Amino acid sequence: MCSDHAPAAEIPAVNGTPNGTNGVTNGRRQPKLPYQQHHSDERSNTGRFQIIESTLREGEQFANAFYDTETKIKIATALSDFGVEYIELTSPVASPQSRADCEAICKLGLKAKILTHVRCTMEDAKVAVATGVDGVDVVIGTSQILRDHSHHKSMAEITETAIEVVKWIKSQGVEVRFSSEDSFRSNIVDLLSLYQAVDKAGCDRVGVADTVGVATPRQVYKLVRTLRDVVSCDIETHFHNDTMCAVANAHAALEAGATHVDTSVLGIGERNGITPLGGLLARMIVESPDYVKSRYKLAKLKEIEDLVADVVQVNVPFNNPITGYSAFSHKAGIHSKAILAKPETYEILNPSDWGVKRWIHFSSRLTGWNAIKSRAGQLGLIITDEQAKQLTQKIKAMADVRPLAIDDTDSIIRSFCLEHQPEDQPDQ
Ligand SMILES: N[C@@H](CCCC[NH3+])C(=O)O
Ligand SMILES: [Zn+2]
Repeated sequence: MCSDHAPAAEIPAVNGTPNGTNGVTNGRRQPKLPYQQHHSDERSNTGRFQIIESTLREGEQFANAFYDTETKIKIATALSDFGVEYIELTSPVASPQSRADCEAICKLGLKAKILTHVRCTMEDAKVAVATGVDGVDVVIGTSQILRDHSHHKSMAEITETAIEVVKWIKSQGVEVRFSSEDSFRSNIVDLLSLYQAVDKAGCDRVGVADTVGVATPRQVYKLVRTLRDVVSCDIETHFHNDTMCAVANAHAALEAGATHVDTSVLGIGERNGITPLGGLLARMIVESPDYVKSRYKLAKLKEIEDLVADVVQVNVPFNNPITGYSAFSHKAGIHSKAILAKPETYEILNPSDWGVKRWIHFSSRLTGWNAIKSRAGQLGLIITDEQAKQLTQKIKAMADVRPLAIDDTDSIIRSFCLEHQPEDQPDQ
C-alpha cells in the first residue's frame, strides 16, 4: 500500500475565515482579535478601496522590463479578469509603439478601466485623450529638489498648468487624476493648496506619491488624513518600497481615508519598486476578508505573478507573501503539531483562498512526531503514537548529521514500518 504521494506533506487547507475567529462558531460569537479592523473609524477605507494596477506603467520602469504588444495584452487581460478596477499604461508620448499599444488595449473592451500616465502638460494630455483611454493620470514633481533640478517650475506655474490641464481633460468627458511627485518631501502648505485648486477644477482624484520611498506609515497617515479634510475628490496613493514600507504605507493611507492604491505585480517598478499587488491583498484580506474575496479572483494571483516573473526574467522570492516557496511551510515540531490540529494556530492567511497549499516539513532535526505520523499516513502507513515517537528520534539523529531530502526521510519511514509491521498493516 506504500504508493507514490506528493513530495511534501501537503495537507488540505481549511475553509472559513482566515483566522477563524471573527465569525460565529458553534453558535457562539467569538471575540475579536486585537489586530483585526473594527471598522469603527468612518474615514477608514480598508474595507472599500480600489486598485490602480500599474504593472504596465510603473512596472515597465523596472530594470528588466520589456513588453511587446502581445505580452501587454496578456497581462492587461489577466489583471482585468483578476478584478483590479484600473489598469495604468505607459505614456503614449514615450514612444510610437507605446502609443499604438495604449490604443490597442483601449479597444479590447476589458472590464477594468484603462488609464494612461503623462506629464502635466496640455501637449501630453491631448495625446493621452486621443488614445481612447477612460482616464488620464497627470503628474508633476512638487518637492523643492525636483523643482530645482528636474523641471524648474514654480508652485504658481505648476498650479496654473494643473488647473488648465484638469479642466481640459474633464471637458473631453475623460476621468482625470492629478498627482504630485515626491509628495513627502514637498512643502505641505504648497501641496495642500495645489490639491485644493485641482479639486475645485473638477479633478476626479488627487494622487499622493512617495516617489523616493522615504515615508513611514505614521507620516502617510498624517498627510492623507489632512488631505481628506481639504479635498472632496478621491485620493490615490503610490508608495515606493526602498525601505520596505510600501504595503504598510498603503494600509496607513487607506486607514486615513485614501480611496485608491497603486500596485504592480511582484512590486516591480523603478529601483526596487512599489506596493506589490499580492502583498497588499495579503494585508487587506486579514481585516476585510469579505470585501477582498468578493472583488478579486485570488486563486489567479499565482498565475499572474508567474506570468510577470517570466516576462521580466526574475524568480518569485522565497518569502513572497502568499506565493513564495515558504509562505505556507511549517517546520518546527511545535508549529507542525498545532497546524495539523488546527491551521489557524499559526496561519492568519488561508492558503485555500489563494489556490495554494500549505506543507509540513518532516525532514529536519526540528521535526516533531506529529509531522512524522502524518507523513506516514500520507504514505499509506499506519503507526502508533509510540512508534511515531521512536521513528522521529531516528530521523532527528540522522538530520543532526546531514540535511535530509524528502526521499531519504520517506525511505526511513518505510523501512521502519517494514521492521515494525503489525499483522494488520496493509501490504507494502
Ligand atoms: N512613478 C511616479 C508616479 C507617481 C504617480 C502616482 N500614481 C512616482 O513615483 O512619483
Ligand atoms: Zn512610482
